[in-house]
Amino acid sequence: MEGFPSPLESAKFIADHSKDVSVDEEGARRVAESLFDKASAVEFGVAGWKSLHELNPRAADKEAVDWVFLVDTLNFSFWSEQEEQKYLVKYKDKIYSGYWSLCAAVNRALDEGIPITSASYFATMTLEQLRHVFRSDTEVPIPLLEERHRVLNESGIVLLEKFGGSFLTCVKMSEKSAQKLLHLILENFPSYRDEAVFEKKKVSFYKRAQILVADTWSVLEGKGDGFFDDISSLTIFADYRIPQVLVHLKAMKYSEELMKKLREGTIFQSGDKEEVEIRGCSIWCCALICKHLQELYQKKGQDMREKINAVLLDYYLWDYARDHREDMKDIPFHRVRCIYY
Ligand SMILES: Nc1nc2c(c(CN[C@H]3C=C[C@H](O)[C@@H]3O)cn2[C@@H]2O[C@H](COP(=O)(O)O)[C@@H](O)[C@H]2O)c(=O)[nH]1
Repeated sequence: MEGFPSPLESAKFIADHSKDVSVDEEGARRVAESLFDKASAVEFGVAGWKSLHELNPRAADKEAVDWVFLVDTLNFSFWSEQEEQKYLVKYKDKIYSGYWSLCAAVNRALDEGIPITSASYFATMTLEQLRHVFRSDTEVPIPLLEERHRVLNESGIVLLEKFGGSFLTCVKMSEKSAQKLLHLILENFPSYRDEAVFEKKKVSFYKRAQILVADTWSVLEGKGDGFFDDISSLTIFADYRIPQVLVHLKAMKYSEELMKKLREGTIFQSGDKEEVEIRGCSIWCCALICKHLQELYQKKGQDMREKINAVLLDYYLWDYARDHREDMKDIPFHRVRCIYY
């Protein structure tokens, strides 16, 4: 199998050659300083994945891992063309949007007795059955339903043929290495190969593959099969929210030309130069924030290597973006319709 470029090396290469996006080293340092007191809080740690998010599984078992695999296989493209016309899902008297609408629809299906997280079900699930599971509580359907159907059938068949029907088997084969699990995912599940060509070089982001490893670590609470001795080797997950919050926090900057295109709502294609620069610089910017955070703790004589990593920084920034939607409304997010993020 041809090699898989490292997302961190790709990010450094992109940041070094980027024209319309720049990482602000001073800004990154300031963000690290602003996070310093928060980083040692309990909810910043892996336990926050469950305690802060009611839709995430409470258990740490095979079914919970299968929930994570299903959700991360479909964890892409929730943005809507018009902000006021959105796909929404009502679950237990609460309305959910974006990524959470996906989780709400999955939990609604499970409550209805549909075994949506079981590979033997979603390997042969029909488009009509999927349309029912992801039915909207507004006039706006879930984006990319056909693509979701294709990647679900494809992933279900692989799970059945190669991993006895459960992603937990794949996790066990990784022998507690996040990088090994990442490569098992990339080798076996084509829809996770989130790559591009930039300045004639193959680069990678692997957003869904890396968040699948991270969410597996989180749902298993970093213990047992969920313990990875190299979890800190993962990067943040280059979606369309992290770049927005990094620009809002002044750790990253867009050129006037790019800002104009984003404000006009330009829809970019997967692999466009602007998209690659936004995603690559986001990963590199967060690597710098992590580095600065570690240095701040070292100065205080605290070893936080097990406590601060790109995964926890990512979760924090993503939740921050969710909670500060109004403050960030002047920073447009980049629009690409794809199955990668
Ligand atoms: N970088 C990063 N991107 C993430 C996530 C999540 C949710 N996961 C965690 C959240 C809570 C639990 O801790 C889960 O682990 C979704 N996304 C992406 O965001 C986009 C959807 O955004 P909006 O339209 O606003 O809902 C879409 O590209 C989706 O793929 C994350 O954590 N990090």
